[in-house]
Amino acid sequence: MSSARQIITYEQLHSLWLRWQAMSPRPPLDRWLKQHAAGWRRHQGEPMPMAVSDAMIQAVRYMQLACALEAVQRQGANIDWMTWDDTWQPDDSDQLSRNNFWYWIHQRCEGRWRVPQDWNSGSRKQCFIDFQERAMSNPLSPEWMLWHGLRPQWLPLLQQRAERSRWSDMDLQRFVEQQSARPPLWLRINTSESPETILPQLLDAGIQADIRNGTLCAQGGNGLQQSEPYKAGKVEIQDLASQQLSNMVAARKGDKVWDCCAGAGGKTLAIASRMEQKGVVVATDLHQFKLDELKRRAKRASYLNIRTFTWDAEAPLRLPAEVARQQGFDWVLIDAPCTASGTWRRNADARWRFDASDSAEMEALQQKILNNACAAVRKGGHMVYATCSWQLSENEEAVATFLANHPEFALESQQMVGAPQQDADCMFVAKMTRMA
Ligand SMILES: C[S@@+](CC[C@H](N)C(=O)[O-])C[C@H]1O[C@@H](n2cnc3c(N)ncnc32)[C@H](O)[C@@H]1O
Repeated sequence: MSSARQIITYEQLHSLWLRWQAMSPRPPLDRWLKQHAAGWRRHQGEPMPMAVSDAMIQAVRYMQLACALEAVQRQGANIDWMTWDDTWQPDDSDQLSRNNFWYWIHQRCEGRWRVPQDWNSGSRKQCFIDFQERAMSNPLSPEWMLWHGLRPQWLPLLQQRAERSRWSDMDLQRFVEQQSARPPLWLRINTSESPETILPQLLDAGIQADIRNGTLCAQGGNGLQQSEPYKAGKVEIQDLASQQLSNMVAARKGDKVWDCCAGAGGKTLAIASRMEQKGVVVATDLHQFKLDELKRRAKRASYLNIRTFTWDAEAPLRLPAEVARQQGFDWVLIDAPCTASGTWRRNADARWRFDASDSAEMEALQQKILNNACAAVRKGGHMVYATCSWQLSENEEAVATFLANHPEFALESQQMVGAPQQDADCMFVAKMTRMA
C-alpha cells in the first residue's frame, strides 16, 4: 500500500481491522484512524486513501448486519431477530472468517476495495439479495434496523422518541436511514463575514464546500484545517445541531455565562462569538486537557473574555467575584455527558458501547450536574440543559426529575434539534428560567 492510487485489498483492510480490534482499551475508531492517517502520511509521503477509512467505518457500522447475514446463510431466514439480538455481542463478529466478514461488508456498501473475481456469486449473493429485499420492503422491522446498522432492540426506544417529538413514520424512517451515512461537516462563522463571502475562500483553498439553509458546510475535512479561513479563525467546525443548541444560550453583550461541561469548547466559542468581547464566559470541565484545547481555539478566534478552570460537579461552583456581585450567572449551559446516541452518524462505533438497560449511572451524573450547577443561576437567569442523545431518559425525563426537585425553576421549552429534519447530528435542548 505505498501509493494513494494503489488499490486496497480486503486482506489489507482486515489486517488494519485486527490492529484496531486488538487495542486495549479500544480507542474511538475516528480518533484512531486520524492517528493512523498521520502515520501513513509520514511513512508513505502521501495521504491515506479515503477508501481505507471509509471501509473501516462501514465495517464497524455493519458488523452486526454481517453476523445476521452469516446466520441466515447458515440457518435460513426463519430467525427470531429480537431473541437473536438479545444475545448478540459486538465481539461476535470476530467469529466470522476474514472472507465472510468482508464479503458481507463489501456487499452492503459496494466497497471500493479489491476482492477475488469469483467472490460475488453463488448462494451468498442470493442470501444477501433476499435479505435486502425483505429489509427494504418492511420498514421498521428488525431486518430493516439491521440493514441500517442499528440493533432491533433499539426500535421501541426510537418509537418512544418519535412519539414524544411528534415525528411522523417518515421522519422516523429518515432518522434510521440517516444512520447509514455521515452528515456533512458543518461550519460556523466566527466573524461578521457572511457565508457567501467565506465560501469562495474555502473553494479557492480546494475545499469542497457549499451553503445549505444559510449555513456553510464542507464534504469531508481533508485540508480544511490547513486552509486560510480556518487558520485565520474565521470558521470553526461545529455540527448544525450543535450550532442550534448554542443559539439557545441567547447571551448578550455584557452577560455573565457559565458553560459548565465545556469540553474543548465547541459551544463556548459559539456563545462568545455573539458577545463581542463584552461580559465573561466561564468555561469549566472535569478534564484540564480539554480546556487546554479550548484555550487554543479561543486564541485562534481572538476571544479574550473566556476564563477556564476545572470543575467536577461534586459541589456548587464558587462564583467569581463579579458574578457573585450580581448573585449568579445570567446563563448556565449544561452540555451534559451522555450516551451520545445522537452522534452515531459520525462516531459509528459508539453505538456498540450503548446499553439502554445500563444508563442509571449516566442519569445519576446528569442529575448531579444539574443539582450542583443550578445554584449558580441568578434569579431571572436561565439554565440550558442539553445532550447529544435521543432517549427520553437522558432528556425530557431528566428535566422532569430536576424540576420536581427544584420548583424555583420553570421550563421554557424543550426540543430535539438536527436529525431527522436536518442532515446533522441529533441533540436535545431544554431552556429553564430561575423564578425565585
Ligand atoms: C457533551 S461533552 C461537552 C462537549 C462540549 N460542550 C463541546 O461543545 O465541545 C460533556 C463534557 O462533560 C465533561 N464531564 C464529564 N463528567 C463531568 C463532571 N463530573 N463534571 C464536569 N464535567 C464533566 C466531559 O469531560 C465532557 O467534556
